[in-house]
Amino acid sequence: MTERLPHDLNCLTITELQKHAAVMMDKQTRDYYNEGADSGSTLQENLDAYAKYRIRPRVLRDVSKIDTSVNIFGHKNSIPLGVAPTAMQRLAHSDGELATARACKKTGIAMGLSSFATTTLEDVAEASGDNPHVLQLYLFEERDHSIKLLKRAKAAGYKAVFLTVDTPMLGRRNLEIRNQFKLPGHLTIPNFQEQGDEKPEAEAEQRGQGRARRASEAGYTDSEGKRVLPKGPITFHSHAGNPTLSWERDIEWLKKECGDEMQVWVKGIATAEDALLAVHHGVDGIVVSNHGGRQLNGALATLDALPEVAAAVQGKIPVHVDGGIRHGTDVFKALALGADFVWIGRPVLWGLAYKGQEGVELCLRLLSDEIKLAMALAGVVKVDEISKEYLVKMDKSGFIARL
Ligand SMILES: Cc1cc2nc3c(=O)[nH]c(=O)nc-3n(C[C@H](O)[C@H](O)[C@H](O)COP(=O)(O)O)c2cc1C
Ligand SMILES: O=C(O)C(=O)c1ccccc1
Repeated sequence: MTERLPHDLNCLTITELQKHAAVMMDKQTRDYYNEGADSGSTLQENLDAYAKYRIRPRVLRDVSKIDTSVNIFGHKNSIPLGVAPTAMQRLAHSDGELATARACKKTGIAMGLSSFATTTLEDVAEASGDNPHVLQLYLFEERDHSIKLLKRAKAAGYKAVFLTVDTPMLGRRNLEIRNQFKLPGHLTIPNFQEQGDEKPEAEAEQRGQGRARRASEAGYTDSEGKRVLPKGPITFHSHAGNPTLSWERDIEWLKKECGDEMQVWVKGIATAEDALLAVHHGVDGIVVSNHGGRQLNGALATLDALPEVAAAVQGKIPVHVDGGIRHGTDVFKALALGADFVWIGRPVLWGLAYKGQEGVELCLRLLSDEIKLAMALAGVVKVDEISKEYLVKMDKSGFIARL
């Protein structure tokens, strides 16, 4: 196992990686990546929830051969963890999503690509090769944009789409507002450009659509207070949210569009009720997520939502979780509470900012190593052996309960 230990003595934990990344980013980027909505209490609780659980380790079980791998979208994944879709990775490093895709391929770890990536989905598919990659979607009121995107994803060989459902509107992020955060001029969101169209915003400006763009970047309404719909060029900040989405109309529509070629998952489930609706509407899997605490502040931590979701779903479809995962033992706890797989968001951005592809590999290797070590020390040799038998829950007064 020691031969797999990453050798960067400055960065032996994700917390250290966060610290080193912080000085590599400008304030706008650092704040955009790191902050949560409003007071940030849900962001913090996503992290703190893990400390409420303790592991019950079993011993004398021959843990000399540990298999950390799992199957996802018909592919082998080296660990039960993937890279969650996060927007605009070229803010962290000039190689952006390409660096992430290469690091994922090298380590055999699935990658989610944000539809608001700063790299085309085709380039990421090419860099990923046969390593599993999924496309995150925001469904727009104007279906043309989404139809085009889905066509491209199919053609590029994406096996699944993750429809983000916790974003009917974008959450309020105060630092982002105060910093007047916007995408620097040299970067684009090419998944919404026609292929071969280099700089649609400049053209749109010439066509007289600049006003709508400026209005939508400043908020989500135009100067008359009307919502700016994605008629003109898609820009990074105006079109992430769609308040009209519904199970009946949109999930059914998306399933039809994706056909047999791409699975449809929903990302952003936080209750048993919605998990059951997801099963009812025939989605292929769900991700328990609160968008890394960036949407509804005051929503419960994802680890706290997970048990009711897993109990409702009863294994009918896969249940994944993200939010606040920073250690191998966090992965162990999430799996013990019923998740089949976990995703990490910010740690990968920190790796990217620290050292591009090498930094992402470092991040993924640290976590791989910690997962293997957690399994060995808890006495399990296969991922599907991890169950709630291995956990206790501790309340604030120190009372310990078996699960
Ligand atoms: C900077 C940033 C950008 C994000 N962009 C997207 C996005 O475009 N689409 C999406 O579905 N989720 C997005 N997310 C949410 C992540 O997919 C994921 O749910 C979250 O980061 C997990 O929490 P963690 O950062 O604590 O690991 C973003 C998160 C961050 C931090
Ligand atoms: O920042 C986010 O959390 C996010 O999902 C997003 C994605 C694209 C544009 C704006 C926000």
